[in-house]
Amino acid sequence: MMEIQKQPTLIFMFGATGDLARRKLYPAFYQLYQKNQDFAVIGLARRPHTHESYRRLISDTLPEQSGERKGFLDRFYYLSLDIEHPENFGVLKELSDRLDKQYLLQGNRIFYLSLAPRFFGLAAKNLKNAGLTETSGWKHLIIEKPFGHDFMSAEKLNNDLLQVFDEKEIYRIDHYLGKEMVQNIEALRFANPIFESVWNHRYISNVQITLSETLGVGERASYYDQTGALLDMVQNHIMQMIALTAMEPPSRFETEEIRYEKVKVIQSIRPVSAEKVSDQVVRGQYIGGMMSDGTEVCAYRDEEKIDKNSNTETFVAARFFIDNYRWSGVPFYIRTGKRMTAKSTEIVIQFKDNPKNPYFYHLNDAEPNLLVIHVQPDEGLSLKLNVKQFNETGNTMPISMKFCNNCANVGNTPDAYERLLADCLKGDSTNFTRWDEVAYSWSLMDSIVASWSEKQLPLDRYEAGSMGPVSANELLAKDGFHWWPLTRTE
Ligand SMILES: NC(=O)C1=CN([C@@H]2O[C@H](COP(=O)(O)OP(=O)(O)OC[C@H]3O[C@@H](n4cnc5c(N)ncnc54)[C@H](OP(=O)(O)O)[C@@H]3O)[C@@H](O)[C@H]2O)C=CC1
Ligand SMILES: O=C1O[C@H](COP(=O)(O)O)[C@@H](O)[C@H](O)[C@H]1O
Repeated sequence: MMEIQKQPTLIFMFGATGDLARRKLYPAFYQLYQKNQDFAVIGLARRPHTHESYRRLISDTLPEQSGERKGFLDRFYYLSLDIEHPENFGVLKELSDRLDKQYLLQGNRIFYLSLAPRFFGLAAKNLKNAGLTETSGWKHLIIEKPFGHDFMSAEKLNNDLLQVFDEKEIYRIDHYLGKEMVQNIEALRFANPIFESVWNHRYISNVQITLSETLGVGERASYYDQTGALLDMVQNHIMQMIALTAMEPPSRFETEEIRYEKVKVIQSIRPVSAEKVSDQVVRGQYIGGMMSDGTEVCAYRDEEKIDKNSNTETFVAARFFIDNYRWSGVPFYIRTGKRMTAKSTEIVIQFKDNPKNPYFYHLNDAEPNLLVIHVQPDEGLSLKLNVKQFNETGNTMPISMKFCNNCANVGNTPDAYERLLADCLKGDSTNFTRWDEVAYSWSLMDSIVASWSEKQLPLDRYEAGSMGPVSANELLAKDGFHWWPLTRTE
């Protein structure tokens, strides 16, 4: 059961009519309301709405089978406001003061900026100038990704926000940090000595992280075409997953201690030089093909609103090294892309083989032990081991021990946004990213982007419905490894 701490709060929902708010945030608010979280929301965007029409918009985003909605919807208010017109913020102040009193919200405020990042700094400044950030309670700022487009822009954005909010008040969302099995990495490692004792270069040969998607770019074409897979997925989600997989045990399980250990990992990832880039990174873009459900889909360049000559990568694979004692020489392979075979996120830990032994030659074909952390769609673990073949004295055969959190009747896992909102409401920023994590991650991305453009790294084609370009296989093959096929826990 997710822990809920009742903190009456007024939520300023910027981008209230947008895709993210409708698909993810309102359903998450509803779940929190069902768990007695106490809040009122002011929806903010330019287009006109009455409170009633806004409530209808929200109602349409809720699952059909959801129960009583009126009490929930009545807590939503709407104000048409253009971020670029500061004079509107005065009206917002009046409305928020009124709701604060009406719902006894104790001056606690969340400003959720579900907006294009170019508005983040301006929104913060206008909130401050209108006196909205002076409050008798606490104030938290939630910002969406992308947090800049390179280190310089991220730093400028951060400085703009720091004019108004303290670092401790800024909640940078990375929704992968709200996923059950991403949160489980720490428990798996630090509550199980059988793993932690072998969690290093002596026993692990390589780590493989896959975030594959079947969807194309959908309605976010213009954003995606300027961003690409590296900055959309690697800069944030994949860096966070590497950090949690590779970090040292924190001295205490407290927010800053955990973040400090994550920073050390990201900081230790070797930058990708122009000389090494073609050896370490693969860029791909999908051409037309058939998805596993039989649907024919077009090439990326033929997608609506995508430039016919676009060179944006829709797939990226890379081999990273973490330059510290624990991970010396262990490659971390990552890959992510749109229009791949399956929607799946998993981390595979491949353990080293036993030394080959002439006296036990029949054991020499044993497959590597694999520990797989299944993040989605299944939420669970599997452990591949070797056992003697049944009723034979000779060879071994691989077996898999599996645990699935969401397959059986363990209960519905809360959505990532629900968890993260609940954390922000109770003031726990552990599963949000601190500025230095973001900064080091951008520096690494900058090294890749600069090396790409210096060496004109080719864009390899892959068929929609495949697992990416062949060159992504070669990335591992030259080290004597291969990508392990995606697996399910059922
Ligand atoms: N959608 C997704 O799946 C994800 C989105 N994100 C991030 O979340 C943020 C929002 O994304 P998304 O919802 O997709 O974007 P949308 O384009 O769908 O929505 C943008 C919102 O901003 C409002 N808006 C635009 N201009 C102004 C303005 N000048 N003043 C006030 N409001 C304005 C729009 O309303 P109106 O036009 O009425 O003003 C709309 O509500 C972005 O940072 C995005 O990168 C992150 C991860 C996933
Ligand atoms: O941040 C993003 O994530 C989604 C994938 O999220 P998931 O929870 O469905 O795995 C991706 O589609 C999007 O391009 C990216 O911006």
